[in-house]
Amino acid sequence: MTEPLLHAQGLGRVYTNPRESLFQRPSRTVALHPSDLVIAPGEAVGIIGESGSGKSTLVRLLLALDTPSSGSVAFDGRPVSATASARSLHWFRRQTGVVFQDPYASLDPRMSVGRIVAEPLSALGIEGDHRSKVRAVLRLVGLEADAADRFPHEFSGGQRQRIALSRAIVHRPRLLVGDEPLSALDVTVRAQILELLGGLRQELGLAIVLVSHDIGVVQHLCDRVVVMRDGAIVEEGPVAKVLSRPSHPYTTQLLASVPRL
Ligand SMILES: Nc1ncnc2c1ncn2[C@@H]1O[C@H](COP(=O)(O)OP(=O)(O)OP(=O)(O)O)[C@@H](O)[C@H]1O
Repeated sequence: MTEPLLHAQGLGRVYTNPRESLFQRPSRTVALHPSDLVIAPGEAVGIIGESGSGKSTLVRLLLALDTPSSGSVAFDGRPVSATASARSLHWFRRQTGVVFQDPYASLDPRMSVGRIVAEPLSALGIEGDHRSKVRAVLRLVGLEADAADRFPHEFSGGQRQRIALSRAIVHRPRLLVGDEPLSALDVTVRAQILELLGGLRQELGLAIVLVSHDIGVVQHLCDRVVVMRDGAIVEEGPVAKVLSRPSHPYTTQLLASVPRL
């Protein structure tokens, strides 16, 4: 078997909620029970499950954007510590990119697109000609190179998500993580961005972890699917198998209730 690109072992997260009165013990929410996950180089893995099942918690932990209550994450065999300083995580940030759901909230309206997309290059101390890297990545996601001189409000939702994607891949990461990156877009634009993700995957050899409530999206893009419920992974396997012959009753129920592209 190929060496994993990303390997999570026993990864868990418990939140302590504020106490409601002085005499009550603070309650705890188990957002993620200790879970294992392996992502191979170049593999695309979808994460599905109903709202509150722990999908975002899992991806935040995988990206060291949150500190686990238990377990560990390794990238290319090297431990990733969410409590390490920002600088000592640069090596990991260079290998990863992330796109979130809302293309309106995620782009600073005061910054030109060129500055937004170049941000990871300067923040991560990546050398070379940043302007030409930005222009190249804008072309790669299907935007005109002169988009760099314009501002986010001049673009539609779909174009903004292309901008967010270009920022996520400008430093040529090996893993792209998307937390519902298509769900704020209308159906036609969603299909275009989905095509784009598939193309980027081919062209850059990217591994992708994609959280989506849309089974059609996962079916289209992913090799493997992970099904979550109540903070636990209840089933995982090849997309074709899990979606056509699920082995867990929850997956069957989920497949019957969620929308498809
Ligand atoms: N900061 C927090 N403090 C307390 N509880 C939290 C916090 N973040 C998440 N949770 C809880 O952890 C559980 C999992 O949440 P999470 O956001 O990971 O689910 P999700 O599957 O991504 O949901 P959605 O599809 O709605 O985004 C939920 O019960 C949620 O209320």
